[in-house]
Amino acid sequence: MSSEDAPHFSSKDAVVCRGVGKTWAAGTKRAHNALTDIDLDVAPGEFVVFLGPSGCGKSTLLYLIAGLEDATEGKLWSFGDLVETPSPERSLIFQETSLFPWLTVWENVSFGLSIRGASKDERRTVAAEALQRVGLKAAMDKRPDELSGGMRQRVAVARALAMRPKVLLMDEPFAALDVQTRARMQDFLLDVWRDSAASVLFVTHHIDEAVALADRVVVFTSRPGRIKTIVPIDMPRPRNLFSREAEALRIQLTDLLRDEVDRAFAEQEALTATA
Ligand SMILES: Nc1ncnc2c1ncn2[C@@H]1O[C@H](COP(=O)(O)OP(=O)(O)OP(=O)(O)O)[C@@H](O)[C@H]1O
Repeated sequence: MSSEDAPHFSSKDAVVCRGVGKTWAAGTKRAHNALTDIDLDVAPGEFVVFLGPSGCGKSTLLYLIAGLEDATEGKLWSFGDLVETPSPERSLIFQETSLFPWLTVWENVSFGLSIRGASKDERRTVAAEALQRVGLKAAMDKRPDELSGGMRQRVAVARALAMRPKVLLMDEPFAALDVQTRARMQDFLLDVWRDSAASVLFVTHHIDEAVALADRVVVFTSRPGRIKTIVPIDMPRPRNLFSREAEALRIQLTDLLRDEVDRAFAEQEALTATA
């Protein structure tokens, strides 16, 4: 990975986006601009939540930061290095866990290490440590279909942690879970995050989830997604989500989103009508 002279930010920043945008299928008749003009700096160890209407490009931005897709505008850096390809330093966790059903839990967790050529003993040790951190060491030798949905997502987090990432990218990781399990997973993620010192970039549709988790909430406009505003949340942790402060934040974020969601709906209706 190459470094590029980028004088306007610190090389210690976990993620830096300057003028970043993405046009899918650029140069074709199907081209559409999903994301534009994104300037964002994420500090090491910071927890940043992306909130915005459906289709505003939140996942797209995560893929660009992961290095899985190329930006069509602007540039991105992570710890001073230009982001051009995926890196084990930036792990992505999706909504639907993609564990290999024929491998045990520990083999799933250490799969990335086997690609790097680590020995079986080394892989088992690293997997045990990562599973310990997500409270699933006892399930090491089970298969994924023996676990609940919440446990499978914890395995996915352990798999990401096993690569010792500096940046954890999470794309609606708890969306498929019931409300109770989601709340427990949020607490669990905050514990893991505190221990790991990684920066977390977390996409959600849920305002409650943003208030529970974020140091800062990045609110996006509807398509093409731009940063509408960034709301800092300096409530101490553990957070009282029934406090006046939390309620005021929920109202603020709901108001910010409402116009954008209305705009996104109107655009989708117009697109459907002309299709
Ligand atoms: N691989 C792709 N090829 C072409 N278009 C894509 C691709 N991935 C996403 N898009 C389009 O880019 C736009 C933004 O999608 P994206 O999934 O990033 O939005 P989002 O904000 O994460 O949406 P949601 O909240 O509904 O998950 C959408 O119009 C989507 O159809």
